[in-house]
Amino acid sequence: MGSSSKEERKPAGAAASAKPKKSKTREKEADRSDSDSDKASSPKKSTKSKKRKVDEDETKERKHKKDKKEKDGKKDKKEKDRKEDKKEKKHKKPKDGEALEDQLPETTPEPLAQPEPAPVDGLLRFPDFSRQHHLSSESALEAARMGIPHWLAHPATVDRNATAPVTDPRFALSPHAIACCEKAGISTLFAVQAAVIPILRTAHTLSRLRRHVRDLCVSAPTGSGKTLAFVLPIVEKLRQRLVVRLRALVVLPTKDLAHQVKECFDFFCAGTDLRVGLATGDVSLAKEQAALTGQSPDLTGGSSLVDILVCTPGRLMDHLTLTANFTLQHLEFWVMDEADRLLGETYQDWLPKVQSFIEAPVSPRDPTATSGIPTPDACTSRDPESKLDLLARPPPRIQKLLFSATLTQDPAKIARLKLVRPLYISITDEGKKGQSGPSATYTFPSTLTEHYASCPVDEKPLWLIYLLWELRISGGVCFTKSLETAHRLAQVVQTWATNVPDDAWPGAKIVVAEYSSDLPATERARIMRLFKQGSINLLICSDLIARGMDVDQIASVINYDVPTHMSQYTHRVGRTARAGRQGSAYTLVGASQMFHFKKMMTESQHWEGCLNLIKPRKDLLETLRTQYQAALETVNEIYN
Ligand SMILES: Nc1ncnc2c1ncn2[C@@H]1O[C@H](COP(=O)(O)OP(=O)(O)OP(=O)(O)O)[C@@H](O)[C@H]1O
Repeated sequence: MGSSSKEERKPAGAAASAKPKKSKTREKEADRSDSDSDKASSPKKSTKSKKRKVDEDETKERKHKKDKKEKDGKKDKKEKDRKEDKKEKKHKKPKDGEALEDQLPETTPEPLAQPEPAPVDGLLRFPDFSRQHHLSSESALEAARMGIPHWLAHPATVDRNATAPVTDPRFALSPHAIACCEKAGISTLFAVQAAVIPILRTAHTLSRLRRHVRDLCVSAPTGSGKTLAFVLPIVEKLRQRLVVRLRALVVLPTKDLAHQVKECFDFFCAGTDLRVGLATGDVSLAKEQAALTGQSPDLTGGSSLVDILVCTPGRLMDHLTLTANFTLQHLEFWVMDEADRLLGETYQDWLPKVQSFIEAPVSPRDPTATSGIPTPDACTSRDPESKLDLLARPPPRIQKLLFSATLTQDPAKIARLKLVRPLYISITDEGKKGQSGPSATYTFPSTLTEHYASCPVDEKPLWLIYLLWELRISGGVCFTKSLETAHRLAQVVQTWATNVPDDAWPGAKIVVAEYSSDLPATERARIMRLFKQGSINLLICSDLIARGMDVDQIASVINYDVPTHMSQYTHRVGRTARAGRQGSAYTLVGASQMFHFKKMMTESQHWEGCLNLIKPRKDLLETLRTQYQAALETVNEIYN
């Protein structure tokens, strides 16, 4: 047995130069040892083992003969094999641009066997890998496992300090655009603008066909200037147009945001022939139709009265299905601002429908519509039938531009957009570790200071009053979880503020207004005007203006109710500290909400060193308690 086992080891050792032989021999060895132990119990097995023994002896003989020869060459061959192995591994190293999934097994083979992450409350959570500049192997693996495309998990990161003067030749801005910037007090373009504008400008100047243009997804902190990053290049491109056609579609989730972006377009289009339309449902459909297409049955070829349309998804659907001559066949830009919110919007299944109108530009219109069906425009439309003139240049490709401070990484949602060679740009703050450094999953304005107070849930109105009094908050927005809470809280705080004598106020007297979607648009506009003038200095509202609203006067944000998601927190606190201005955010956390709040913050790497705890002055709290209870009684009397 002893000698045979020595001999048995020999072939295995000698097999370095002949891999298949090695494995066969090993199989035989395994078989033999099995058969040895089973010999007595099975005659068939013993015959087999005899056969194997003969085979084995032959093999040994052959091996023995070759042994000497191989011995000499063995060293060299082993060396050669080692080199080849090395070479092979080198070739298998992941390359830039290679699909993330292809790269992973090579670098981190073991975790592939790990089970899928368990759904949280029935939903899969999609972590934001984009802010993790150097993806750990675990994160990369998780991204791949969730089907997040390589481009989405590996954004082009730009530091938020990478600004440049508006006259920088990379932007190729016209004297008109530069003059508009000067008029708006803009001499330097912010990082997101400095990153996006050259990409869009180059796409237009390199080729008129724009075949090579890439779709863009842009993630940048709140108040970092994303609006101008698309307004400037779109205006610059379209101002050279000859005939009016609908060429830019800008979709926003709310009416107020649409108004705000329309104002920005109006400002930069002033002095050009460009016409900007608005479709939000603030006026009747007939009025909007008259403004967009004129409703004339004579108009053909999808003629339009506007070059740029700023709209909400709901009203866009109305026009696509009901407005004569309204077509997307000439579209060159499709912007989705607050894209993560829009992608979650299911109103009338708007996203696939717009996509279908773009793909089949001669509208797959409501079959009941009898007139005004837009005919294809032979010169500029994307309609495949309209190849009347062989020399006519092919139509331009639509460029899709997505912007948000909290861009989704849900692969299913992104896939619905059918992006072409997408590029993901993420604006980050390399220098601000602990708050928004490389490992942070959400980025906040560097000029924002954040605080929280731990208080009993039923004493939150009192603590709000305390904050207003002690911190002399003026120019603030207070967010609640519902319209009802906003309404009632506004009543209590206003009653308290009215009862305090004017000369007792330590700072400016608080004048409160409720700002809610229940109010008519005109009333909301009036309140906002008064807030901007300073006649109102505290707006109490639900999440109506939590996203996108740009109001210089907001110096403080108060989260009366704790946000349920980190993105909600990000957008709410982002109403202040905009465009480099200082701002403060305060969150009132009920004792029972503390666990959730801390967990949410910690998971986003936004807890340690990011938020300051407010410790109240007990004497002042007690003084204000009496005033608060008096105000509460007054309000209760009114309601009961
Ligand atoms: N280059 C610039 N220089 C000075 N101010 C600027 C510049 N660009 C934009 N701003 C101003 O910064 C403010 C914020 O811009 P904007 O509303 O586009 O931010 P945003 O990134 O879209 O924020 P949010 O994510 O909250 O929507 C605006 O008041 C705008 O006028």
